[in-house]
Amino acid sequence: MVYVVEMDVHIPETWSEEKLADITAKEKECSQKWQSSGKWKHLWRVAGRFSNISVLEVDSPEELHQIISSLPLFPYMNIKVTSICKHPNAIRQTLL
Ligand SMILES: O=C(O)CC1=CCC(=O)O1
Repeated sequence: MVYVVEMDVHIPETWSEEKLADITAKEKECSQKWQSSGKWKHLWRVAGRFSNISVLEVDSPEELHQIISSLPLFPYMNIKVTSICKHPNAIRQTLL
């Protein structure tokens, strides 16, 4: 199952620079672990916003939730998930 996931991050205004630096370092470690596992295929910054668009290939919706909710910034995100599949007119056979 392949999903496009858009994550919009909303950091509380009360956070210090140190707290933000700490949580973003943990976020990097966590997402790079999942990227190394092969399940998180793409991670792209949305230009001009604290948002990303990602592509994940997982075995189930439960596994997708497990990965996304393991991110330290998960409580501070609005997340949109779109399930995708191959288009019959696509000239490339691989999704990723
Ligand atoms: O910076 C972001 O867009 C939030 C984020 C999600 C995964 C990651 O590495 O950073």
